[in-house]
Amino acid sequence: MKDQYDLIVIGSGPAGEKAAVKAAYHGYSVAVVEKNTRFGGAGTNTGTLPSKTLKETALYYSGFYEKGLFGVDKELERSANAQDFFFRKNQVVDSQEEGIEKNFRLHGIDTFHGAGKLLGPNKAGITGKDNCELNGKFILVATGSYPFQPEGIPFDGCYVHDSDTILQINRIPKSIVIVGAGVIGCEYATIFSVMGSNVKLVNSREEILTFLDREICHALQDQMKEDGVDFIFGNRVEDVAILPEEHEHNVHAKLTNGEPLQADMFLYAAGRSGCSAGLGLEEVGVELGKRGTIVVDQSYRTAVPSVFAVGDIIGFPSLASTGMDQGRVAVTHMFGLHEIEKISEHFPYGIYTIPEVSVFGITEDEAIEQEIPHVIGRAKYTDMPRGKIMGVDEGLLKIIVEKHTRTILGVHIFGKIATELIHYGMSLVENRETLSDVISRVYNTPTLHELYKYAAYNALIEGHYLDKPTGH
Ligand SMILES: Cc1cc2nc3c(=O)[nH]c(=O)nc-3n(C[C@H](O)[C@H](O)[C@H](O)COP(=O)(O)OP(=O)(O)OC[C@H]3O[C@@H](n4cnc5c(N)ncnc54)[C@H](O)[C@@H]3O)c2cc1C
Ligand SMILES: NC(=O)c1ccc[n+]([C@@H]2O[C@H](COP(=O)([O-])OP(=O)(O)OC[C@H]3O[C@@H](n4cnc5c(N)ncnc54)[C@H](O)[C@@H]3O)[C@@H](O)[C@H]2O)c1
Repeated sequence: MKDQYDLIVIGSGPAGEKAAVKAAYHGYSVAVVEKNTRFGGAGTNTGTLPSKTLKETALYYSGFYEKGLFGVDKELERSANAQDFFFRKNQVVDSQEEGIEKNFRLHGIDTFHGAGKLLGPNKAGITGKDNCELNGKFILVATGSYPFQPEGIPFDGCYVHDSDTILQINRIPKSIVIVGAGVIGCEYATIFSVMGSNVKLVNSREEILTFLDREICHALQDQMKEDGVDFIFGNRVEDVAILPEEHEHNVHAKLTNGEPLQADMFLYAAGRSGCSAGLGLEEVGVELGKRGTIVVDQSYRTAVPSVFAVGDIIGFPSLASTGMDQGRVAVTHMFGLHEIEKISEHFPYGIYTIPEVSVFGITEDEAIEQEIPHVIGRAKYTDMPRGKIMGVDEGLLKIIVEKHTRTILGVHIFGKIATELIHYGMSLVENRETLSDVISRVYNTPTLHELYKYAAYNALIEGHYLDKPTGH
């Protein structure tokens, strides 16, 4: 293999992979350096894909959505041990990893296994299986993030876990304490609860997912409570101790309010930190931010002109979805490709709890804070023919509408396949479409998509528009 490339990418997660492939597609020589034996990073191996597959597995084994469908609360005769629980996850992860390797091969990308380090603005060293030094016109750092482990917590990968080691458990816990009600904590709380574990979710704040529209947040919170998740708010967990096997609960701890807390297993989901240690970044002049992140400009260039950084390593929003596009945009800037030069400032959030939540655009509180005269439109899944057929007993689509122009400014969905349904709402907001635009279109029926039309009609009623001309 050669030692001179147009681009060296360090890290093969979603951000690094998409950047590497885009550069190679445009004819540039690319090397990818990956310290793990597998490609794909957290996106494929420990984060996005595994947790989403486990959600589907939990739904399958619990028969969660089939219950009540035929008028009887019929428990399906399916039960799962940990091996069953992880079977499909392993299949999906393996298949995706193979796909990434093939993508690299098809695009003529050279891959190197070992820990990458910057030796200069255009030089990287690799320590590990493929020990060598490479020169690159550009270097892209896409090394991702790792779970933050608060000090003093006895993480042992058996009883006390982070979001990486929870994927190696060999039993479904009877009871689990999850610390942190962010996206990871809430997603795993619903997965374990549906799998039959007794779940306690401890959060330092008084609510879950504080960036959500409050009505949607409360709808999710209420549903999680109804499905058995026990919330402990305004508390932290202290004095965590693992006890010998013969105890009924192997992990004992205390809350900040002094109350004892016991469970078979603990999962910490209290944020993530950037993988920047040992990369030689500061030595070559790359500026670092909070929690190990790298500081970049709008084109993802660091303080060193030949070094770019994308994905979780640059911090917020730390999503696979945004990371992939950051990678593509960085390559556009490196090589002056005149394609997408900026990713959209706004992006959807997809939260794969059971039920899902997905949001795009302004919340009701933001409309109030920004003094935007507005109207709210709501449609419930249970009122839709498709919702009735599916037997769902929860779900809400809420739109925030600018009062005078009737323009849709925000869409917030709580319910089944919300993460799919949001994309139509996203184009409504991005294209500044109005209630009339939504109402004047024919949609397939029966579909959940009709939620949009009924939310628009509801906004017309709420806004007392019906007796006035539409203005369009
Ligand atoms: C439980 C969980 C669920 C998630 N769910 C979602 C979701 O549903 N949707 C979504 O959009 N996002 C989700 N995310 C976030 C998403 O996984 C991350 O935003 C995404 O993986 C970040 O991509 P990345 O390429 O920046 O880094 P990563 O995916 O972390 O990949 C970085 C790669 O760099 C490698 N590396 C690190 N240091 C070096 C080095 N020195 N040399 C060589 N290689 C190195 C690592 O081994 C790794 O392979 C989830 C995250 C978690 C933890
Ligand atoms: N569906 C998705 O898009 C998805 C899913 C999972 C993860 N992710 C990404 O992964 C990242 C990390 O997620 P996360 O949930 O770990 O972090 P987070 O920062 O979103 O949430 C952490 C939560 O833990 C609480 N907390 C922190 N320390 C605590 C303590 N000691 N005791 C009690 N509560 C404590 C915080 O108040 C916060 O609510 C996020 O940035 C997210 O972008 C995305």
